[in-house]
Amino acid sequence: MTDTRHILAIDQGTTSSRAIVFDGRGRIVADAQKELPQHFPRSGWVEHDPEDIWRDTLETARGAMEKAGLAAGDIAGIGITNQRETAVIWDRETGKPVHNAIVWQDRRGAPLCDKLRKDGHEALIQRRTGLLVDSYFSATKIAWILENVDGARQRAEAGKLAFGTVDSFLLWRLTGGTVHATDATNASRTMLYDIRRQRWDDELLALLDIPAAMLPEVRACDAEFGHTQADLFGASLPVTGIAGDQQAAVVGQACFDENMLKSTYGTGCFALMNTGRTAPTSRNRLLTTIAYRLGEETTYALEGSIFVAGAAVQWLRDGLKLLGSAPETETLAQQADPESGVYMVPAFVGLGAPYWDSGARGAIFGLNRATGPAEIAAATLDAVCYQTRDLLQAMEADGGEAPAALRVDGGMVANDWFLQRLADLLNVPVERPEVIETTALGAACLAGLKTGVFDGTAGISEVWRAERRFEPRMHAEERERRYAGWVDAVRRVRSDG
Ligand SMILES: Nc1ncnc2c1ncn2[C@@H]1O[C@H](COP(=O)(O)OP(=O)(O)O)[C@@H](O)[C@H]1O
Ligand SMILES: O=P(O)(O)OC[C@H](O)CO
Repeated sequence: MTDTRHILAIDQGTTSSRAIVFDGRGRIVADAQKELPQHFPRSGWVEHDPEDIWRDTLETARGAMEKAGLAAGDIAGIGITNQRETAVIWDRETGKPVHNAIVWQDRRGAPLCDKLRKDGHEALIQRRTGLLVDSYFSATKIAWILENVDGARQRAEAGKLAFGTVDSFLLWRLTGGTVHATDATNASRTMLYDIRRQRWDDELLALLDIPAAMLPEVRACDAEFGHTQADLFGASLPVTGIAGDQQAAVVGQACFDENMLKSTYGTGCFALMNTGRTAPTSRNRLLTTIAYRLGEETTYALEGSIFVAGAAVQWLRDGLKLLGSAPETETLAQQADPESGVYMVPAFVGLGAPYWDSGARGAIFGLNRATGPAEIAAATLDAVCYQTRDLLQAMEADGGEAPAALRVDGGMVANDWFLQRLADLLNVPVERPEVIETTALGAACLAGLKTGVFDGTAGISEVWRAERRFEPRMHAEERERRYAGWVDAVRRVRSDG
């Protein structure tokens, strides 16, 4: 630590906006959080109001500083991390969004994706962007707004509208409409960015009919992004770090060496394996993505994205009403008959990596008269473990080494039963860090590099500590027998044979 000042991390997530003040040793000094309203205007559509996002971000950032008892002068810089892919389009003159933000889970771009696939563009898109053609990414969300909001296309072509992922929209607002920029990790989730040549791809922009004039400038994660308006926090503060939330977690988990792996268990599960300076094209339906760009140097990752992890626990609580709270799954799972033979496949919105089967739907198999909430809770936690194994197997098939350990974070990792089971079913040690807020920590670390609060990636590795390590202790025969049951259950829910 070369600076005694603090870093303010803004973590704008899918279900909540959070702000955390960190000290120079990566310790949490104070935080503030606010639940974000979700809008579901139609089946398969998910929207956020960008004004909610802005208001909550400001409120939580001020709240965290106040709780920490700090003034703007004590803050060396701001780091922003965000739900990725979610698309916002706003008017450059008024700063007003022309439509609600279209959220990453929103499927309205699916027909355009079908067309892109049918017209044979899948290979080109994967080669350039590292992504598979899916409405998960920003491109078809932008195309939908341009097509469906009156006058939007014309105004975009005239350079009057700006597109950004949530980081970019927040940066615009924080800097009083003077900076339209994003970082390389967020750009790599749009399906419009050439991740190897590191530039917006003209051919893909033409294919989707998106004017280049609306795109933000792409900078490194540790770049100087601009200064906040003085009246927002009492003095102008520099924004010196930006990364998408899953990539920020890679940084916060200090996964800086090739083959190091982190997996985040929140609403969904996102596993990223560092692949160093190379951007391998997956042959096993994983995504290739930018892990982080520091200065001129870009590090890549293979990513497996599972859309439902903690959301399945929420469904047990809110949908089935089997639980009063998510942590109850732990006691229930401990009480479950270990040989119940129950499998749950939480394909509520289809299956993500490595299946990418949007037509699959969820199922529970192996029920008998003795099956109760305990067995169903255990099967739900097991499903998240098996899905992680699917991802790890795909990563190994893509040439990755078997991981020495899996670093985990996110709301679900408070559950010890789940983490022991994860270690057992993967046959990989699972490490839970001292600071579970690794996403915000990652953003703070990035912001702290330029401001001198952290000494390079080595300084970040130094502050990373495991709070607990879960060692695998399940017999190979049992592990394989259980996994074979999962493979069979997935086969039965697939819509594509
Ligand atoms: N003790 C627990 N056991 C199992 N799941 C949990 C537990 N605590 C929280 N969860 C799940 O974790 C998720 C919240 O994690 P969080 O990282 O805050 O999610 P996000 O950032 O995606 O909003 C919820 O879906 C909840 O069901
Ligand atoms: O906001 P989270 O934590 O649910 O993360 C969402 C991901 O960035 C979507 O790709």
